[in-house]
This record gives sequence, structure tokens and C-alpha cells, in this order.
Amino acid sequence: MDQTIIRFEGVSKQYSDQDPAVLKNVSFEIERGKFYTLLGPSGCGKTTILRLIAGFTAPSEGNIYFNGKLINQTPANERQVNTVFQDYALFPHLNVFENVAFGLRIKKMKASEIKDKVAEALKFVNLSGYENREITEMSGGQRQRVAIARAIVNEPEILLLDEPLSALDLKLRTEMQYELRELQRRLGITFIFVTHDQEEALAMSDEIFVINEGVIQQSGSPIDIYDEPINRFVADFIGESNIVKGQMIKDFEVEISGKRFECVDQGLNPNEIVDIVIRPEDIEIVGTETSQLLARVDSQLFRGVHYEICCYDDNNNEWLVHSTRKATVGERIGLYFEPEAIHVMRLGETEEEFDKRLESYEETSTETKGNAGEEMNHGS
Ligand SMILES: Nc1ncnc2c1ncn2[C@@H]1O[C@H](COP(=O)(O)OP(=O)(O)OP(=O)(O)O)[C@@H](O)[C@H]1O
Repeated sequence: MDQTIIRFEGVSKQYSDQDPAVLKNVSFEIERGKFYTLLGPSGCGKTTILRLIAGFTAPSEGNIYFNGKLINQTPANERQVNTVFQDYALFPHLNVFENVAFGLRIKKMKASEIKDKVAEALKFVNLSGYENREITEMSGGQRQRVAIARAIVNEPEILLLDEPLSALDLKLRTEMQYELRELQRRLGITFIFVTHDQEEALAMSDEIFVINEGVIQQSGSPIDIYDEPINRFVADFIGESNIVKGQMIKDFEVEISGKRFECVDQGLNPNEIVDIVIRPEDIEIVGTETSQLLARVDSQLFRGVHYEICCYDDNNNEWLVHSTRKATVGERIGLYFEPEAIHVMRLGETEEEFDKRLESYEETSTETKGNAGEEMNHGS
């Protein structure tokens, strides 16, 4: 069976002629049974993608397919999709049972069947025994679970979740992240989850789409996106990053802050100006004699598991370092990072071009990289 459940093909959305397009020529595929997250800043178009999948709005251009069938004009109630909204949209005058049963009653299902299905849905969200409780007597986390039970009771093929955890406090939010992830695994249906919280996205998803200004900047597993951000926006949005300008010297050699380093990137032009990302946890503080870069400590915060050290190198580039070694403000330190920790990003590269470049590395990298590594000195 084809694993693709939703396909967007060149989809654009403009709410009115006067307004700019909110989504711009967006194409992607969603596979069945996985947990997807749409991640991006406020107003980037996340909810619009959910509304297009749910059928609450239609694309201005392009096509949307559900199980291979074009659904641009299919009404919302004929799609095997349910939505959990940010404010849960529960009926305050109905008890838990009736809230969950609501959709089934509209479908005129038999009472005994409704009872069974509601019981099963409540069991899934750990609310068995709460049938007669009033919604007003439930906590935030419990209301959230009622909303999810109501959405899954119809056995949708896809569950859309629009920032469902944003109203909860931090502790409950973390608990619900585990619960939702676990629930998705048990149900085995596709979840499409919207958030602007990168930690939430990294913790929960099989696949993340990072969106900015109506364009999918990058899609991939949390690890891929964290380890290989395609551009400055993604690197900056996901995790903490040091992003500095650099210059490619040749394959496997890049200049950063006036010094040359061995890197693992190839396929860029000699002397091409690039963005460089190095994660704070990939930088080690070493003695000044063995270092690649020299820097002066500007400030330091204790974060429990590590110190967060802000320092400036001799070219006045700022570096954030996560280190278990304590430093002193004003101290002169050396910074060290492995070639693999240097992520070179081509300016203005699209995801497609990026993927092609990575593929070409994989084809040629084994023998060429070995040679280059032998010739180069670290931090020459
Ligand atoms: N019905 C509408 N009519 C006109 N413009 C709209 C409508 N709905 C959304 N927009 C605009 O489309 C843009 C994208 O909105 P959308 O809700 O998709 O973003 P989002 O990424 O979900 O943001 P948030 O995280 O703030 O919910 C925003 O500029 C918004 O003002």
C-alpha cells in the first residue's frame, strides 16, 4: 500500500486579493502512521496548512490529495480528518461522555455502539470513569484529553492538533508531550501537530517541517534538522547556535574568523561566502596553546548540567559555549571543535539544492575526504 496519505502539490493560499500569499507554492508528502510537526514563528502559515487539510479553506493554487484522490473541493465533513483546537472547543454545558459522544450522535449511531466507542476513546486518554463529570470540573490537562478523546472517537485517519498544549503550564505540558506521543504510537494514526516551540517539536516528532513566511524551509527527522540545518533561519530557530560568516577555501577547508579549518563539506565554489553553524555543545574549551580560536570570556551562567559561556574571538565574533568547565569573566580561553561540528550552509540554497549537494557528497566523500583529511592540519 502507498504510504502517502496527504500530498500537497504546488499549493499557494491567498486569503484575499489585497493580502499577500500566506503559503507560497508548497509541496510535501505526509506518510500514514507517523507523527508530523509543523514548526515556525507566529503567522508563518502553520494553521493555514491544517485548515487546508481539514477542508475549512481551499487552496488558491495547486492540488491537495488524500490517499491519492484530489480533495481540493471535498467538504470538511467528508474527510477522514479531525482537529483538536488550541482552546479545545468543548461544550461547557455537556458532561465528558456527551462531549465525546457528540459527533457520533450527529451520525445517528446506535446508543449501545456510542457507549462502547466513547468508553474506548476515554480509555485511550486515561479518563475511564470520568464519564459523568462536568467539563467545568476538569483540569486543563483533563480537558485537553477530553478534546483528544472527542477527536479520536470518530476513528479519523489523520488527527490535526493546533497548538494543543499552549494553554498548559510547563510541567503539565511536558507530561502531555509524552502522553500524546505515546497515544499516537498506540493508535497508529497520522498526527499533524502545530507548534512554535522547537523543543516540543524535537521531542515529539518523527518528521518536522520548519516553515517561515509561507515556505517550508526544511523537512526531516529532528536529528537531521538539528544536525544539518539548511540555512540560517533553521539553524537559528532550532536549538541554540553560533552562526558566523565564513569563506570556503576549497573542498573540506573553510575560513572562519580569519583562520582555516578542516570541515566535511564539499561541492561549494572556491572563495564562496557561506554561513557557518557550530552548536554550543560542540565547542570545547581548551588551553590557549592547543586551541583553534582564541577568545575572551564575556559572561558565564550556570545552567545545572553545564556552564553557558559567552565569549568573543580576536575578530570580535561572539561564541556561545556549553561547557562543564568553569571559566572566569575576562579569562583568555582556547576554543576547539571537530571538523564534523562545522556546518557549512550555502547562502540562499533551497532544500532541493541542499539535498542534491548532500547526495553528491555521499557518492564521492569516502575516498576524497580521507585524502583531504591527511593533508590538512587542524586549525592551520
Ligand atoms: N481567514 C483569514 N483571512 C485573512 N488572513 C488570514 C486568515 N487566516 C490567517 N490569515 C493570515 O495568514 C497568515 C498566516 O496565518 P496562520 O494562522 O496560518 O499562521 P500560524 O503560523 O498558524 O500563526 P500562529 O502561530 O500565530 O497561529 C497570517 O498573516 C494571518 O494573519
